[in-house]
Amino acid sequence: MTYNPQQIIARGPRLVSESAAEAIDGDVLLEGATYSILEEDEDRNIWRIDAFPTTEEEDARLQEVLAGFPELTVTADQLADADWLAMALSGLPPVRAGRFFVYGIHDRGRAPDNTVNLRIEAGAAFGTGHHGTTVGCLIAYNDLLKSKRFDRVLDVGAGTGVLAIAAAKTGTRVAVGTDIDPVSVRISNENAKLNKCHARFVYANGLDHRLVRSDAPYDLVFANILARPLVGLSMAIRGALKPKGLVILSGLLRTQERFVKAAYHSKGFRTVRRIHRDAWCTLVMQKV
Ligand SMILES: C[S@@+](CC[C@H](N)C(=O)[O-])C[C@H]1O[C@@H](n2cnc3c(N)ncnc32)[C@H](O)[C@@H]1O
Repeated sequence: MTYNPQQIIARGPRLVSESAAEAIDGDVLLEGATYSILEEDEDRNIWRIDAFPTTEEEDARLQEVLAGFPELTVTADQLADADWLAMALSGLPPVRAGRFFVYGIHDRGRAPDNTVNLRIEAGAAFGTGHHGTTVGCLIAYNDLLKSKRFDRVLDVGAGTGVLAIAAAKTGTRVAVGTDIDPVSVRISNENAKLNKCHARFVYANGLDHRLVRSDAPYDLVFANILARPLVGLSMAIRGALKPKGLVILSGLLRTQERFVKAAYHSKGFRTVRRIHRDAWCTLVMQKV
């Protein structure tokens, strides 16, 4: 039977959450399990464990271990498209990823002087910068910037627009983003204004928009969606890139890495880099 991946979330005080994390680490049945632990609310001493089981057995065992800590509130959500929105929590602490500092209204005025500061209001869109898939993209992009500049950048599945805005604030002349969610398109355009940058966002399925075609070919494409749509878009992404252009793919689970890589290799891409973050994988691939 196929396992439907879920995200298990456990919230509770710091000491209890840390003990639960230690129990996961020490459990022989959970050797391969991936989870993260972070402080969610400093004032209320709420910590949070996010676990991403990949099999029924791992799922059941994680639930069992967490049930041993009654002070934790444990919930589980299916990792489906609709849940991207649920992950876009507001009021979270700022995130630092390489040179980028992603922050919301709560931290206005607290952005450092030596970082590229991205003011992102998520509302109902995905992409506060807290999610492993977004952080993976920002880190990959940060490291590419050490030796390259990208004149034209496309962000497929822009969410809050965080990635195209990061590009527009680091020398990219043309930064375009698409999303199939009209609310995300509105929020991205608002975020571009908040950041006083020229990134533009349009409502489109994948790359299917006049503006995306007229601004092509691109030096770099970001696509942080799910594994299947990433595979479905591989030809269109290839067609939109300049020769030797790069694509940063995210939104796939580590268990889906081989499937996505195989699809891109068969379309004439080579893998440049892979980043693992929680259960997630980010791939940097080059058109050859
Ligand atoms: C995981 S979020 C990524 C948001 C942002 N780029 C980030 O890195 O934080 C995925 C976004 O892709 C959008 N999306 C899903 N399928 C899409 C498609 N076929 N074409 C365009 N956008 C899509 C969703 O609406 C969602 O906003």
